[in-house]
Amino acid sequence: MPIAVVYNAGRVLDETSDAIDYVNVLKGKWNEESRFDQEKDKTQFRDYDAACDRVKNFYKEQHEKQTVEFNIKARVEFNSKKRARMGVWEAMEMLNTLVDESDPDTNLSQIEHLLQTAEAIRRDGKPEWMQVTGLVHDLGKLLSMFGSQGQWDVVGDTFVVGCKFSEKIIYPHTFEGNPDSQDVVYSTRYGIYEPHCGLDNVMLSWGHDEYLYHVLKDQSTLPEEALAMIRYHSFYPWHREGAYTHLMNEKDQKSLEAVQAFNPYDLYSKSDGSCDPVKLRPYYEGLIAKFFPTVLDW
Ligand SMILES: O[C@H]1[C@H](O)[C@@H](O)[C@H](O)[C@@H](O)[C@H]1O
Ligand SMILES: [Fe+2]
Ligand SMILES: [Fe+2]
Repeated sequence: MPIAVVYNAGRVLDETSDAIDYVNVLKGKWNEESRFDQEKDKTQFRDYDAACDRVKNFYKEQHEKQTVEFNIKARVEFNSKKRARMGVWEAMEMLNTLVDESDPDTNLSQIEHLLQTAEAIRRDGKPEWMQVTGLVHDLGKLLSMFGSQGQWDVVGDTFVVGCKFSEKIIYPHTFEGNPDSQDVVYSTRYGIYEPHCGLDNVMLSWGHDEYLYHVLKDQSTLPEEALAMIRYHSFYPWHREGAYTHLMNEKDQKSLEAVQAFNPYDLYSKSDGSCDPVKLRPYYEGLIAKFFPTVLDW
């Protein structure tokens, strides 16, 4: 008696060996596809014209709701409480259920994305502090489990609020629905800022970068460049498109170099082969111990 029956293109395969062959063909096809994925051309990343409605709807909502008023409230709320106490690996595991609605390039779990980023940095022989930065850079997405309003205040690219929304932000027309785009001050080139006041003095749309930066700046021994990589990694209109130079100071030039060095690992590792958390954990626990306390306030 056959132990497996597989239906294939109108033909019933009722022999065990046929069924096994068929499964192998399917597996081969899957491998072909993942190989193709690995060879994904760089131009195929961040293709927002071709993105699905989930991504487009996400950005419409985000661009309409990230106002100055909301951003001030989010920062007051952040300072008013502590959300959790746990170690870095535990935080990575906690984040693992999130599927990022803003991302057109990966459906993988967050732990995989963090490990892929760190592993790509490690493969290139970069220093330990940069590897561990890759490992933690998206942990700010935990915000979505600490009572955020949705994903629009957690993930996605960031931009400056309090001055004119840059044309270099993806889907720039969606800012028409943001009340700040009609405001007499917030809609001007400098808005509430002085020329070259420095990015430390501008308010970036609230989300995982800004949150994690504030969590880690006093709870790690990461160098300045690492903190810049964390704080600005989603600030694509700046680090990729060259917007907001009129708000930058000298220090930001150094940050820009750091963020641009980090970006390819974050973005292009999304099509790398998947990582095994169980195998990699001992190595990364070693790095975590070098840069973070055992338990952190989140
Ligand atoms: O969709 C992605 C994702 O949310 C990333 O974590 C963020 O850093 C990127 O800027 C964004 O484009
Ligand atoms: Fe991110
Ligand atoms: Fe990332």
